[in-house]
Amino acid sequence: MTQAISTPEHPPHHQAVDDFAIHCQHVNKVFVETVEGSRRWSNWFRGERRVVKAVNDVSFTVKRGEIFGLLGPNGSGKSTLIRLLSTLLLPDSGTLSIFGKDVVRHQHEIRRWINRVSVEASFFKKLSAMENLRYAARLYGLPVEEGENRAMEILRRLGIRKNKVHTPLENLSRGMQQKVAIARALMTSPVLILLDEPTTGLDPKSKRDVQKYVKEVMQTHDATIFLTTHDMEEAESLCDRIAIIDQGRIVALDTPDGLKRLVGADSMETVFFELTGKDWEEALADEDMDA
Ligand SMILES: Nc1ncnc2c1ncn2[C@@H]1O[C@H](COP(=O)(O)OP(=O)(O)OP(=O)(O)O)[C@@H](O)[C@H]1O
Repeated sequence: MTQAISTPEHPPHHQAVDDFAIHCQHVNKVFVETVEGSRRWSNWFRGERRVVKAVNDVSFTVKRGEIFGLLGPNGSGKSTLIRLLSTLLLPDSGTLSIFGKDVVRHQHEIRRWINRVSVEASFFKKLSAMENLRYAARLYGLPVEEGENRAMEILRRLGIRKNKVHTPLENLSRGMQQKVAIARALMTSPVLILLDEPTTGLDPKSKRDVQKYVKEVMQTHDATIFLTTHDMEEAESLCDRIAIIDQGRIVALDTPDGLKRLVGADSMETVFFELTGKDWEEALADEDMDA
C-alpha cells in the first residue's frame, strides 16, 4: 500500500480561495521583438519592432489536487505562462494568484509552494543523481536520513537502476537527466509542481515511467500539477482538464472528453483543428523548423 508523504510546506487553509491552486484572471504579457533581419540599432530606432502578445487575456482556475494540462504548438505562450506562474516574470495586467496569494505581492511565499521542472534544469552535472538529490534535501531542510531514504525511493519509483544512482549526471542520457530533474522537484513535496514539457526527448519506456510516477505523486502527495505538453496522448491520459492555447489565447478548456464533445470530435487532433483551423502535425512541423 502506498503511504501519503507529508509536505513540509503547506499553503494556508483558512482562505475561501484555498481550493484554487491557481487563479488567473485576464492576464496579459507582451514582449517587444526586433523584426527578423532588423537587429541593427538604426532599425530599432526606425521602429522596426513587433509587439508579441505572448499571453493574451488569459483566464482560468486550477483546483487543488488537479492535474491541469496546457496544450499548444510552438510559440503559443506555454513557457511564458509557466514563467508567470513561477514568478520569474510578472504580468503586465490582470491578476494571478497561487493558493490565494498574489504573484506580484507575495513572490517569496509563493516560491516555497512551487517547484518548476524544465528540460534546462540546472544541475551539478559532475555530481551523481543521489548527490544532487541529497543537496536538494539539505536545501529544503530535510533531515539527512529522511532525505536519503526519500531520494532512494523516488529514484527507484522512476525506474532509475541502482547502478546509475551514483553515476555523474553528465554521463547519463538526456532522458535519465530529465527523470532526475523530476525526482529533484519531488524531494520537497511541493504543493504546486510546474512541469514544462516533462517527457519531451524521453524514450517510450522512460516516458511511461515518468507518466506513471506523476499519477502516483497525485495519490501520495498533497500536490497540484500544471504541465505543458505537445503530446496529445499524454495530455489526454494524464490530465483532469486541458486548456488549449494558441497565439497567447486559451481557445478551449475542459476535460479531455468535454473537449471532444464540444466539437463532436473523436480525437484531440480534430479538436485542435476545429478550434484553431490548424493541423496539429503541421503546427508541430513548423515548430521543428523554428527550433
Ligand atoms: N523574452 C522574450 N522576448 C521577446 N519575445 C518573447 C520572449 N519570450 C517569448 N517571446 C515570444 O512570445 C511568444 C510565446 O513564446 P513562448 O516561449 O511562451 O511559447 P511556447 O508555447 O512556450 O513555445 P515552445 O513550445 O517553443 O516552448 C513567442 O512568439 C516568443 O517568440
